[in-house]
Amino acid sequence: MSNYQVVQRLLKLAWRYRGWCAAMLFLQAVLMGLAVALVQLGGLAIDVIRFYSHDTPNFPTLPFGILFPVHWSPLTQVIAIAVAMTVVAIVRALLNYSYAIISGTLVHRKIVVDLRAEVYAKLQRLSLSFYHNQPAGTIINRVTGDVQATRAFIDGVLIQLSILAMSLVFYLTFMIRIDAMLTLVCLATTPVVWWSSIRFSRIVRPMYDQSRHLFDLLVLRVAESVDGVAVIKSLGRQSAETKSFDRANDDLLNQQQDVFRRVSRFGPSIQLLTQINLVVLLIYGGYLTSIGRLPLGSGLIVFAGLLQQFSNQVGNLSSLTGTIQQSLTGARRVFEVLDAAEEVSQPDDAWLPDSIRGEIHFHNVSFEYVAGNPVLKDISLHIRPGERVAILGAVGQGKSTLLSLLPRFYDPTLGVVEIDGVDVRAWDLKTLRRRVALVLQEPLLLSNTIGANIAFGCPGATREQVRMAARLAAAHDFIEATPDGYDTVLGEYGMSLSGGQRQRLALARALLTDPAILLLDDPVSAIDPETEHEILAALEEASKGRTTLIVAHRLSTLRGADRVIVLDRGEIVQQGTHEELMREPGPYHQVAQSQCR
Ligand SMILES: Nc1ncnc2c1ncn2[C@@H]1O[C@H](COP(=O)(O)OP(=O)(O)OP(=O)(O)O)[C@@H](O)[C@H]1O
Repeated sequence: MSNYQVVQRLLKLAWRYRGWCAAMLFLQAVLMGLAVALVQLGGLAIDVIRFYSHDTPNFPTLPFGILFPVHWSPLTQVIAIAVAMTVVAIVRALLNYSYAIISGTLVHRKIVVDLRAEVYAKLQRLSLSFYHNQPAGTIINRVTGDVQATRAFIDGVLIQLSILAMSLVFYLTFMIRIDAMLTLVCLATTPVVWWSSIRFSRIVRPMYDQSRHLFDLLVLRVAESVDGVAVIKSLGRQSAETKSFDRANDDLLNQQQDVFRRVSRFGPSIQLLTQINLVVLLIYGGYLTSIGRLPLGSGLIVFAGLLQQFSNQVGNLSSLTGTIQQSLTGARRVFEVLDAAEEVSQPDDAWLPDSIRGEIHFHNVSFEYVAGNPVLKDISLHIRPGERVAILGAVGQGKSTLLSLLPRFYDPTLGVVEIDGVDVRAWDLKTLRRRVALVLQEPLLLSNTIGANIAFGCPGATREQVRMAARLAAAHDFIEATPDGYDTVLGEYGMSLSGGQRQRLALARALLTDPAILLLDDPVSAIDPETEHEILAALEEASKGRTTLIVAHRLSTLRGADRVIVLDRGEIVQQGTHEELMREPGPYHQVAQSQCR
């Protein structure tokens, strides 16, 4: 996405908050007017004092044709101006406060919250392939840091640039009204400031991109080490992991220091250039005052005040260029998520069946994660309602992929998958996923109560329904033995449970949705034979009346299936009952033999 496109999208985003932005700009305009009024009142006070001390022959003109009452002494007149200055200063402070409140509300309670919610909602809709192609760290950073960087475009760039433009016009108008030539001379360095800002901006942009990338890597390291804490400890890799984290940390630090050094050099250089304007003013403006062409108070002093304000705004350009680049980098990453294709989406006129029989048809199905590299090849398979089918195959032969086509985690590259004679792509996605339950090898348990974990897919389920599902999954007894039963809170990721207990909770969670099709991806792979026996008994019960596909390697599971399918390099190479397959030579026979030894 080009910079131009990103800016266009950001402008569209900002348009949503136009009311807030307009209020902020209005307040800024008033604040600018008050700043000029303050400077002018100061100049006026000086000119009044000079008149009474006989430095100048003419009494200064008061604004709006106001005249001081004749009986006012010079001191009373100066005090009146001082009181007016105080009132203006108080109003300015109050408006500054209101500005801070409005800008804080817009930034923290509106833009960030809305955008974060939008990105998160989109992440929920994206298909699994998006997650597989992005490290977790990158995804987390997009919802957090990049959203913040994106909003900085609105309050830190758009609003600031508008304020800058407004103030340049505003202060310039007043300065030109005082003396056009003086204005031109004093602003001689401004084009240099603009030019260096644009050049600086081009230099730092790739540096900010690189920063975000290094930060992603750092978060990824943390996420991986948290996920793999048991493996790291068991292999004694703590110090190696710490070193690797330190390296990633140092890389980020070095890169950020480089950015910081450049930004730190640029800011003061710009300020130096703008200060030169003041030196020029002293020389040329002082000369004009000395020859009587420019009054001291309402001329030179007011001009100096205006120039100072103008220079401050121009000086802001240095920080503005950094913010622009940071926000463009962040926004590009946020828009990438918002624009990512939802490969699997809800069809129009979705098929919403009254009941599901659970009949499955794979018609010449092929699937590729990466184009040109098929993982499933021309699979044709018919599974009857209520049939229990085991899938056997070595590592990486496509077993999980075959299962994942049923709840439409992916759509086939070629061919059609049907449930009850209807292409799954035509099914109402929510119904399909509710009625096709998948239990993974490594079930995810959340840091919540056992009851809530089981009811994760059915938050409205009653306690009795939760218990029934747990009984069916042979989980009820061990749950009752925990300190608070169904109210026991599991540790983060449910770490306090054994592998077999986690599997049974996952099974109960799946059964609570009363699925017509139950998919079990190697549920007993990491479980000892004793627990396996318990889980198989639970599965026997749970799969009654449901079509069940179970990825399995152990003979004990394979034997209990109505049919076994053997997958090899994405193709079905054998199928039949255990007895039939034992009678023919082939991979099934070899696996069975190896387990009987
Ligand atoms: N998201 C992905 N992107 C690219 N390739 C993938 C992806 N997921 C799996 N694969 C590849 O597809 C092939 C089949 O993977 P799959 O997980 O379906 O095999 P499996 O038989 O279930 O293996 P296992 O027994 O290890 O679970 C493997 O070569 C794997 O590397």
